[in-house]
Amino acid sequence: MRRYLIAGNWKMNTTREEGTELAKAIAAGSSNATATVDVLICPPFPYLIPINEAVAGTKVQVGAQNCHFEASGAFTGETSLEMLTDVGASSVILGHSERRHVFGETDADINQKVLKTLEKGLQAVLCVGELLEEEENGLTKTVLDRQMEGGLKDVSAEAMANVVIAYEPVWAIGTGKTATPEQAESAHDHLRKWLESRYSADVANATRILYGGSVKPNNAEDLLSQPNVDGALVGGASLTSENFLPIIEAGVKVSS
Ligand SMILES: O=C(CO)COP(=O)(O)O
Repeated sequence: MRRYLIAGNWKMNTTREEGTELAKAIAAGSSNATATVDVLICPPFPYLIPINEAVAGTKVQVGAQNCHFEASGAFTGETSLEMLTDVGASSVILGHSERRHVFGETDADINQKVLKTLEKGLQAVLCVGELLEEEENGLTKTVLDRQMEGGLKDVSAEAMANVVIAYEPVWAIGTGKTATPEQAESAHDHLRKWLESRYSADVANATRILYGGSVKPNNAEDLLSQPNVDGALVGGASLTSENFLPIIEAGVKVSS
């Protein structure tokens, strides 16, 4: 069975103090759960160092929300994978819908970042998902295929061991409108079949596919119990331990 991954994407939220307290509360509250499920928190760049220190000695992993694929140079405002490794990040969220739709990242941009992230030995959490209009026009699978093909171009079967896919329907992000467990399962099943045809049954079986989009304590168990849902990428509900810890616990429950 694939080990569940419960990941928190803090986006551009928290102060340093709030983030540090939140990380400590998550680490303390998940100390038993991390024997069964993986827990990852992705704070804003400036807080990676204090938050890595706050969870030191625990199994909680720390990741970044973006990166640049170049190692160094004249790229004002950007952060390289070398820098992220230096401050203890072990994962990077890539291709998040806000990066795609607010900052105009293309599949080709995302692919460069995925390739470099894997080359540097970090875990890439590749986000895919359709817009509301695309969903209403029956284009979900077409969009997912395009984003998977573009994002994973030239990624080898071996390198897939360090890739996690996150299905995040854009219409469900921050809207309180969650995909039904059946909708999520249908998209995840499609993604798994895509992985099988592009790579192999082994890669498809081993790759974790997370669901993201208004995951809350009251819907986490239903979503996580779908056969092809292997975890959650949580936005708003990852900003308090009161909400995030029960989602981690839901992962433990469905694992047993
Ligand atoms: O974008 C998300 C996680 O990356 C989901 O955000 P919400 O959980 O706030 O809908």
